[in-house]
Amino acid sequence: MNRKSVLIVDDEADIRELLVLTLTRMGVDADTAGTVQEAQEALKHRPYDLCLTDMRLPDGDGLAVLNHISEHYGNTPVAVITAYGSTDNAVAALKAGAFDYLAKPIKVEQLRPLVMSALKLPKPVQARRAAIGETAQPGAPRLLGESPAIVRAREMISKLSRSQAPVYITGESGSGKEVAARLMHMGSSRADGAFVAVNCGAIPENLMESEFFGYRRGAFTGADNDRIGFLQAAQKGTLFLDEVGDLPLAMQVKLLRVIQEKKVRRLGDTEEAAIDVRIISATHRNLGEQVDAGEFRQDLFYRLNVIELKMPALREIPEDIPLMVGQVLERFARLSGNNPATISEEAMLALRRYDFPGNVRELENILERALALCSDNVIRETDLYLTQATPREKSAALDGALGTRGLPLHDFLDQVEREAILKALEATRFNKTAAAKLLGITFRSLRYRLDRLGID
Ligand SMILES: Nc1ncnc2c1ncn2[C@@H]1O[C@H](COP(=O)(O)OP(=O)(O)OP(=O)(O)O)[C@@H](O)[C@H]1O
Repeated sequence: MNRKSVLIVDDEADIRELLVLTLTRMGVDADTAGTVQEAQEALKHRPYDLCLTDMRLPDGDGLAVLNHISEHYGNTPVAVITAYGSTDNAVAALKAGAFDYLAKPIKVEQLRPLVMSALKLPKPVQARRAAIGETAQPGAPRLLGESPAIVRAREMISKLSRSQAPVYITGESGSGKEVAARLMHMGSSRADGAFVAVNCGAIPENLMESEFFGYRRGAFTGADNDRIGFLQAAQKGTLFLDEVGDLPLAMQVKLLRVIQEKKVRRLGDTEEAAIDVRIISATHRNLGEQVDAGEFRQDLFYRLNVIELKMPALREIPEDIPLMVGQVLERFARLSGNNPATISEEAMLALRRYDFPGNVRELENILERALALCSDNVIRETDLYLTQATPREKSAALDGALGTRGLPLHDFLDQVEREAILKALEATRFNKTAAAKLLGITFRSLRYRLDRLGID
């Protein structure tokens, strides 16, 4: 196998020496440059698998090296070395497309995994294939659609696969945030590690710490065995924090510390363990507003939201609906061993006009139900049972809503709440987590309301 080569750009001789020594011990060729200019010269002479550059250089900065490389040698990942405590620089570099950053003083135990990940990066073509699901096993996630918004999302995913930057995915419930996160993981140098998906809203507050950090036997009553938490389970892989806005403030502080120090300590343990985890977070709420409202820490938001990826709502890309319908029906047919169902023109039109509050997840559910109800393997409009009111029905409902259906206000409100909850549960096939999202409330709040209204 060809030896890998790394270009080190730093004007301090002792740092260059430390880096060369470590890399040589790892069996990697290391060349050095002391300025932006020298780096540009070196790049002309041989291809590199990674460039490690200091942020501050005598004739420019690390971003200049980064920009030069992405312009002329787009496949070479660049990691920047930032001054102690300079988060701004690190974030700026990641936003500009750096693969990762190392904070000074450089610690060998952080340098080695960084270099190893960079050298393991799949070729860009492979990352792109992973992003469109081409290399995936049957049943692996795929992002369907050919609309400009989906094509852009796919391109971002393939680009972000080649970086360690934290990505923050926004989009409505069921719009493919988790699919995007999985694809980013699958196309990355972390693909051999685990993808750990955590729904932050579904973990009871008193279990948060033990779930995230793990515990040693005897740490608390009931801790019968040692257990690792989500962070360690995602070691060398990706941790997907879904509904990150639901993390309680106390937990946000602890998570920020873990992210900064790249270390975790289990409950009841005296020692810390180094972690190497990429964090991708998502929410269907507006985290910026939560920051303004004091519900989410600005500093954590800043660390998570280095790069934002927006997943479009299905109603914004109606042109993709026919293609998605076709592919979903084909998938169902493959699973059941039947011929793919067809869909009538009226039914397709109705779908294109529908609002899809639950997005692609809802589309899948509607089609699955329609398949069970239709005859002759043809889905007609009446098989779809679209719950959404037409504009006329909507205004009639509004007229009705002006009164309280002859009930005391309190009972009337309970009734409206019950109806909304039942509808959301139906739309999500009784998946409480998804129903809570659809309703724009937390899982905890839904559980409380179900109890209060006596819905089983
Ligand atoms: N563009 C898409 N192409 C194919 N399938 C999609 C697409 N978007 C979403 N899906 C499907 O919709 C379902 C929900 O997707 P996913 O879990 O990624 O959504 P989400 O945005 O994470 O939802 P939530 O906010 O509720 O967690 C999955 O079955 C997924 O396969």
